[in-house]
Amino acid sequence: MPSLRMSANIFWQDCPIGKLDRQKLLNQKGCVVWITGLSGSGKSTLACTVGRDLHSRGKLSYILDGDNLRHGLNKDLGFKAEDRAENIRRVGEVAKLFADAGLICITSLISPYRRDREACRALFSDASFIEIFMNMPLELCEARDPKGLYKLARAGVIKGFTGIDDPYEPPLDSEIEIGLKDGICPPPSEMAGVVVSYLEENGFLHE
Ligand SMILES: Nc1ncnc2c1ncn2[C@@H]1O[C@H](COP(=O)(O)OS(=O)(=O)O)[C@@H](OP(=O)(O)O)[C@H]1O
Ligand SMILES: Nc1ncnc2c1ncn2[C@@H]1O[C@H](COP(=O)(O)OP(=O)(O)O)[C@@H](O)[C@H]1O
Repeated sequence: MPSLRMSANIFWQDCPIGKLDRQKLLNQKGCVVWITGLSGSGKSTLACTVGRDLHSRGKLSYILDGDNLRHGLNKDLGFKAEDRAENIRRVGEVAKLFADAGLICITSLISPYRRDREACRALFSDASFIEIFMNMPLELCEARDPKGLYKLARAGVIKGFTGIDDPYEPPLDSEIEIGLKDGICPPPSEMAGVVVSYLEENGFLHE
């Protein structure tokens, strides 16, 4: 396992074209839309719907999905607390690069621990870290169970499953919280509308 400490004798290399130049080219502001919530709460669905809406408005976004990244960049990580922390740390750093490239980077990870999410937020100096809490009840997520994982977790086949026998720490001050309305889950298009309106109102869809 390589050391995570910073190496000695390394220097920052500046380049003549910076984030502002790229944002001008794209006519948008680079940022991170960080979606957190239980498995089955609708993170990936929201990420894809926001991505499609932005695309149709001519805005460049890129989705970093926890499940997908665990097939490559993070395939050496499991679900112990320190592995989840390293997963979130890496995705935070990658998201920072995408935001620096001028893109609207949408992340979709359970990211269950507050401390790990706050460490990601701290990577961003301005308001360009936008946390979205998918506040869906465990009962709904478990009833959906599209991958059958809750069933396996309840049966004790999967240990340390978020919401069952591993904690989920809800955000205390997310920029956007999405929950049930009158006991019903709003359609993805409505949820995505809230996110895209936030981006519009906060100036991210123009440079
Ligand atoms: N033990 C355990 N706990 C939670 N989730 C589990 C577990 N084992 C496998 N899975 C599947 O992995 C997906 C979550 O990966 P993430 O990278 O988002 O997780 S984390 O942020 O590091 O907690 C998650 O995907 P989503 O359902 O899309 O959230 C699950 O399909
Ligand atoms: N707003 C919604 N209304 C109804 N069903 C939804 C909604 N969002 C997601 N779903 C469904 O719930 C399941 C889990 O959604 P998904 O986006 O995969 O969640 P997550 O990425 O958080 O695990 C999927 O079957 C999806 O079609």
